[in-house]
Amino acid sequence: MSIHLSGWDDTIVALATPQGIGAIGVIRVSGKESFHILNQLFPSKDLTAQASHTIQVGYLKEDDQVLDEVVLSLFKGPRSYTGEDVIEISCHGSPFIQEQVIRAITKKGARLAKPGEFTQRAFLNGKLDLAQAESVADLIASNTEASRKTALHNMRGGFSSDLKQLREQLIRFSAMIELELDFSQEDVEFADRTALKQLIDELDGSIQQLIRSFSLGNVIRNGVQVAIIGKPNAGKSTLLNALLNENRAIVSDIAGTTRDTIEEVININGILFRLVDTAGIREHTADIIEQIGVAKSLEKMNASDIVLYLFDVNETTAEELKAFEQTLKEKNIQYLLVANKTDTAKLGSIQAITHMPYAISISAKTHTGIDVLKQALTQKAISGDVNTEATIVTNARHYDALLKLSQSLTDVRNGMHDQVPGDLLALDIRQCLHYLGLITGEITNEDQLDFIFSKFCIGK
Ligand SMILES: Nc1nc2c(c(=O)[nH]1)N(C=O)[C@@H](CNc1ccc(C(=O)N[C@@H](CCC(=O)O)C(=O)O)cc1)CN2
Ligand SMILES: Nc1nc2c(ncn2[C@@H]2O[C@H](COP(=O)(O)OP(=O)(O)OP(=O)(O)O)[C@@H](O)[C@H]2O)c(=O)[nH]1
Repeated sequence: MSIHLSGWDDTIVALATPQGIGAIGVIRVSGKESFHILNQLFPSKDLTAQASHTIQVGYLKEDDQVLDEVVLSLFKGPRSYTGEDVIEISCHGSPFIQEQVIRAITKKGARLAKPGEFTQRAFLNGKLDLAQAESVADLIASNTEASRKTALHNMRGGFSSDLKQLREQLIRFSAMIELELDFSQEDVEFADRTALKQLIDELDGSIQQLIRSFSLGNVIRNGVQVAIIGKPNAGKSTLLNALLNENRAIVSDIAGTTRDTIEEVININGILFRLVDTAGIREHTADIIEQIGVAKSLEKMNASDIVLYLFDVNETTAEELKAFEQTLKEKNIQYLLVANKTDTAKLGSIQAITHMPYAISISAKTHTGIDVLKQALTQKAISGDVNTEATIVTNARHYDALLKLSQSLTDVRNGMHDQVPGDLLALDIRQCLHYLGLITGEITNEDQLDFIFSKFCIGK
């Protein structure tokens, strides 16, 4: 690989564990000076004389002053995560010590690593392709079984091997076209075209499957935002508590939470649902449509993947619900109608909701119907069958390239249909290969790489 990156010959250092006090802090050093630098700070052994993948215990010293007692893990390039010489220093987890150790290393000639630079080097050294490298970030960010599983699948090259297969098919296709070119004077064309069409159908099938998987991938990676809408006293807080009861997700601070809405994250069947209790709808307006019109609720509704409309079964008419539905349908928003307080439902109100056969009946108070509601939420979120063994595309950049790839493939198909000369078809196929290369990183540029890896954390 011959991409030139400025500073990519440097030896880099960064804290790999979180900032702050801990039992142990791990500092990573990667680059051709790693062993030379550490040898100067670790006088008890000649590190270059030690075998790769061994650990060494001793004192880290700077000008005869002991900085810490540490464990060093040695990785000799290319047998390391980055493919370069790597030394990891496990020191005591004091921010002061860590800072001192890092400073001592930079004084010997290393520089601080940029976010994601270790993984970027792994990519540049051919240890991972770009799709795999990106899934490393996803793996770190994973917070459910499903997001861990897909990221791990992709990091281990699941997606990459699908792409490799696509690539081989395209190249085979290209070869067949070329064969046709060679023989175009003779009459071999017809026979070859059926084989070509079959191949293009296979390719298209695989690509469409990957494209379709993104709706699920997106859900797995980003979770699902659910706006809970309802009149005052409909039971929104009670429902939230009922849902949170068994399913509170382990999630730290969630970016983008606005202050005037309550946002709770729960894990249902491995998917993170961000439940937003909208504030706007609390304003007292008799007309439900007017209530929906409240700017803030509308905003939240539009930003949501699913709107959960909670209503008190005793206080709500079928007309109201119909009007509400109409609004959501016009906006093309997915919704669930949820009838609450069915434990106290009067006959008349039951009749009203029988006009709404798809409304889910619950009692937030007694927890009746909560499981059915959870099931309905999950189903709305992942609409369609889920093949958990197949690759799931979770990355918007990959999705985008796949859409373009699919378009180019359509160009090839149309070209074949229109009897376009083979050399023009070959151009479209090259375009297909280009989009594949964008995903795996065979085709890329420095700015794009910097952008992708800058989203990583420091030390990764
Ligand atoms: N201490 C530590 N833990 C870690 C990492 C790390 O870099 N350091 N990882 C990093 O994110 C992950 C593990 N990934 C790794 C991937 C490759 C190699 C490695 O040394 N590969 C060599 C040799 C393989 C072998 O001998 O079996 C190679 O690929 O040639 C190490 C860690 C998670 N845990
Ligand atoms: N019988 C019965 N009462 C319920 C049920 N769910 C909620 N309630 C009661 O309805 C009242 C309002 O419930 P909340 O959960 O505070 O309603 P809310 O929609 O959050 O109300 P606001 O915060 O005003 O918007 C409370 O007295 C609840 O105990 C239910 O399923 N059955």
